[in-house]
Amino acid sequence: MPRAFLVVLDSVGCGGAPDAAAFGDAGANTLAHIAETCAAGRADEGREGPLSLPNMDALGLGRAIELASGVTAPGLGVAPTGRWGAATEVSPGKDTPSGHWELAGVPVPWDWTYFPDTHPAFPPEVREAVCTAAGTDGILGDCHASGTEIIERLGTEHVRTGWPICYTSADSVFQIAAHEETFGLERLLRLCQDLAPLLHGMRVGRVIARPFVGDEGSYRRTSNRRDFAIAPPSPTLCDWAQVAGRQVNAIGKIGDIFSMRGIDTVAKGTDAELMEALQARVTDADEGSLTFANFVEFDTNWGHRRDPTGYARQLEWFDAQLPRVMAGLQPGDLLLLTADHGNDPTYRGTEHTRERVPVLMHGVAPGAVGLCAFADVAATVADHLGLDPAGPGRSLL
Ligand SMILES: O=P(O)(O)O[C@H]1O[C@H](CO)[C@@H](O)[C@H]1O
Ligand SMILES: [Mn+2]
Ligand SMILES: [Mn+2]
Repeated sequence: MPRAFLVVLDSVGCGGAPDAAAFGDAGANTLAHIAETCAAGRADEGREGPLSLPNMDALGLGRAIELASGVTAPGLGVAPTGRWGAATEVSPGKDTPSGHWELAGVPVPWDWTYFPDTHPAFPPEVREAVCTAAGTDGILGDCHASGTEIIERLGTEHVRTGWPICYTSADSVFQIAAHEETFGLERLLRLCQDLAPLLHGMRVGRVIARPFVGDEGSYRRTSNRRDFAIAPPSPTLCDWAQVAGRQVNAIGKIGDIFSMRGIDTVAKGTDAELMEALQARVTDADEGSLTFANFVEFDTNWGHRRDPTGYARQLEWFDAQLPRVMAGLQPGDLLLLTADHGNDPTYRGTEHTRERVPVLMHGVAPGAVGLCAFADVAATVADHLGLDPAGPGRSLL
């Protein structure tokens, strides 16, 4: 029985979203703008020259960028040997759960609650709930912020007062940063878990624990981040596979994004560790199984930090790992690479950008599938695995 490996490169968008302007993101194009930065010689730290992604380009990456946005990305665009297209999102959010649920066949049927970019940003009942659950007299932050900037600014006050640092972004998120040692990692995770029902009831998509360590001037976040997300509104590809008796393996934050619904195994860690986990699943995943991976460092380490050079390095690292993954696949296995939204590191601000995403397939008949829908990814994987068709998508096979 064939297996499927669905791999999301978090935030690796390719521009061209028809509703980008409505999100304030007109012209954003994560991949094309990184390629242009590289070609101009402005991304030469730890790498050099034009963006080099021969393996993904052979699957159709350059063509997908051009199809999505009309932009020719320098250094990309060879004649593809894979099956390729570009997908458009319809959910009303450019966040990770929206993107992943829709890729898994469930567009988001509601409007998320976003907190205003004011100080304070949170309503009194949320502040009070945090204080009660944490046993503190107040909270720090209470604003929109970049996660690395806010721990640099408020980390020392947090260590002194013990008050949790609460912040949000243009996403529907309530994030709490706290020091792993002075506040305690377990206490932070429990706090986020306790607050999740209140926030989810307000249609806030995720409560996220953002633990950090270190001393003044050198605070740094750890990989112990945990996302407590609202459960998807209806069964997703993961559930379709699981109820059909198939093994579903999550790699990275997939388990968190789907509230563990329809998931049998979980592997977590840095992207380098996740690549090893993907390699291990390629070797040992059951016949007929689904392995669903998310590689988050494109987004958290480089997109939100507006660092096109780091983003280019991460893309080149990922691309160089692909031959090893492909070599382990069995005949009939599908490898599908895609993304959940954009995060153009050359764009203003520090937020995600509304973009189309590449859809690159290996292991099935080559060819162009054209512009498609996020939900078509779920339909395609389901078709490949021989599952009953569900969701609004159509198979691209
Ligand atoms: O700036 P940091 O803390 O990385 O936060 C980013 O990560 C959040 C969740 O992925 C996004 O909403 C964005 O705010
Ligand atoms: Mn994401
Ligand atoms: Mn993000």
